[in-house]
Amino acid sequence: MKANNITIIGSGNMGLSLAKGLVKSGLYTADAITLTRRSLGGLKEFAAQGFQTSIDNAEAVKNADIIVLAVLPQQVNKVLDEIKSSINPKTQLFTSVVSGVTCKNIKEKLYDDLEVVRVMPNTAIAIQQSMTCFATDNASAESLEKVKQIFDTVGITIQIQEELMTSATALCACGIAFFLRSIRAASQGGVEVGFHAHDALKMAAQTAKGAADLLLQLASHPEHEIDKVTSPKGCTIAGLNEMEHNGFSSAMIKGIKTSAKIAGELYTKE
Ligand SMILES: NC(=O)C1=CN([C@@H]2O[C@H](COP(=O)(O)OP(=O)(O)OC[C@H]3O[C@@H](n4cnc5c(N)ncnc54)[C@H](O)[C@@H]3O)[C@@H](O)[C@H]2O)C=CC1
Ligand SMILES: O=C(O)[C@@H]1CCC=N1
Repeated sequence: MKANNITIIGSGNMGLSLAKGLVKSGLYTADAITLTRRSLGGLKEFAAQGFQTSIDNAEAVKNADIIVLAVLPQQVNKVLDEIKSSINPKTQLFTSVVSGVTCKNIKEKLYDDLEVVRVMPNTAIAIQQSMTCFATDNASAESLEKVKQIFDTVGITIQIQEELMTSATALCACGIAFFLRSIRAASQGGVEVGFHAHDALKMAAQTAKGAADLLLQLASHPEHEIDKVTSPKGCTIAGLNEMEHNGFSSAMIKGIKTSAKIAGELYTKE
């Protein structure tokens, strides 16, 4: 199926993950997606797969129904200056995955009446498993539905208040790294207790996936599921308490709070 044309400005980790996920989902064909980057070198593989590629942001946004801004926060102002004259606020929907940049920041640089939706996916979007949060301060219900439809094809979406977008960044976007590090640590423990690294990583990853699915598929609470694992005087509670004595939950909570704080400080207007 071919939906509207979409242009992704800044095709790095997130932009390319999004592009791959949209094609894999079947909602977009590669030729309906334009990818921009500062040099075409990093996009060769994508051009070969049928994506449109360009280094000219202003030209690339002209025919887009939906624009996705996916550059780093410090690159935003330059890009918005470049594309301003090519944007049509009456017909185009502007979305941004940039951390710490508000809808208002974008409209101040572009047009007051431009519909802007802030979206916060994570890199699991490449395999259609993203947790994506989105928010707006002016987009219509129809535009929000369009954004939801797009991102529903590459994972699960939730609309939130815009002031919670930096919190969502920490919990869900940075969260991919936090959970991956937990899995990596578990696999290192697995090696210490006797497994080859390759096996230990696979065993830890599948165990983590099973734990997450217990919550998602059964709509269960972590402590309820933990109670089923911890036999009295058993080895689970011994290991779990040892982790807690060493600050396991506290480290995760403090890390998420720090990430959320930094996410809110990433954009400087000038
Ligand atoms: N990586 C992640 O997991 C997530 C990232 N984000 C946000 O997505 C944005 C991008 O992050 P990443 O993809 O990780 O960074 P990245 O550095 O991998 O990608 C940025 C891309 O923008 C390109 N770029 C820079 N200036 C440009 C210009 N003038 N014109 C065209 N392209 C230009 C760079 O060449 C690079 O490929 C950031 O604002 C980040 O906060 C949001 C959610 C998750
Ligand atoms: O680390 C970062 O700043 C970006 C935003 C969320 C995930 N990666």
